[in-house]
Amino acid sequence: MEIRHATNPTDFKSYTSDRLRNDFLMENLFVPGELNMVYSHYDRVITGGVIPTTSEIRLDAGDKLRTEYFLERREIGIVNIGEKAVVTVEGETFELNKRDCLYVGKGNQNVTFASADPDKPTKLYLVSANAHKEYPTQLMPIKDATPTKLGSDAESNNRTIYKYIHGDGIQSCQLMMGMTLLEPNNMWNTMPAHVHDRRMEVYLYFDMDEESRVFHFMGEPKETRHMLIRNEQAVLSPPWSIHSGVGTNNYTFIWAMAGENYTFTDMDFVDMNDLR
Ligand SMILES: O=C(O)C(=O)C[C@H](O)C(=O)CO
Ligand SMILES: [Zn+2]
Repeated sequence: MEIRHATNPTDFKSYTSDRLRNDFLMENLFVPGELNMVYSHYDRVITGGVIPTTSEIRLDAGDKLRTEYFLERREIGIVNIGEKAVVTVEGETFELNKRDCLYVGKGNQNVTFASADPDKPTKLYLVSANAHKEYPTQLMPIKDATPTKLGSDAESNNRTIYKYIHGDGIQSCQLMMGMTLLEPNNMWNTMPAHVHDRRMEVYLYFDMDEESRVFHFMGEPKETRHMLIRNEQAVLSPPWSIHSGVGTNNYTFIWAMAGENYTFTDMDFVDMNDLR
């Protein structure tokens, strides 16, 4: 498991494109037959991707957590971005179609990932945060996730936010997770931009073709930087940073948050006059 250290907004101003990418971008989460994870010191959130092929893959603590098993002191949200998946939790199986989410709480020792059909491997996106309490394992198909319409065609940001893990959805200790779908011909997300110093956030961009890119914006509102992101790459957003993007083509993204509060609506919107 790769470790990413946190930085502060003052040092961030001097970062080159390479430094930005090395510190915040997760380029290779999805590799066939592998489970890949990145441990961030922003709220100790772990971001991962798994593509089980011929054999199932076990959720493993490795040697970095120094716990007996991965979910000993953690919870995890799993969203399927590929073909049909089978996730087993303590012997109970859950089938996830594309865009379904499974929450697995603290205390579960045996979690495995498999593709329903090894010839059509699934892709599961994982985000995990520290947990102090056990919440029940829960599957939420996208049809049951709370939809919120936002934006407009005129602003090129007509989109729907689906919330899976949050105060009025699947219960968790601190992890919040959902997916935002842009309507066709809409390319902007999260503009006007916001920050929430109480929580870090991770974005995974997907449903993009090989040539498409998202210009992702981050940094303090008055010192923004950008990086180009490809399909199925994720980016860390520090609590002091905006997180917003515009695509060269249509795309979908998954957002996940952890930190001090559990209030999705706690966002400090940035006035356009303050964005630079
Ligand atoms: O489209 C959006 O806007 C989002 O999805 C915003 C995220 O949900 C977010 O940044 C929550 O803090
Ligand atoms: Zn946010």
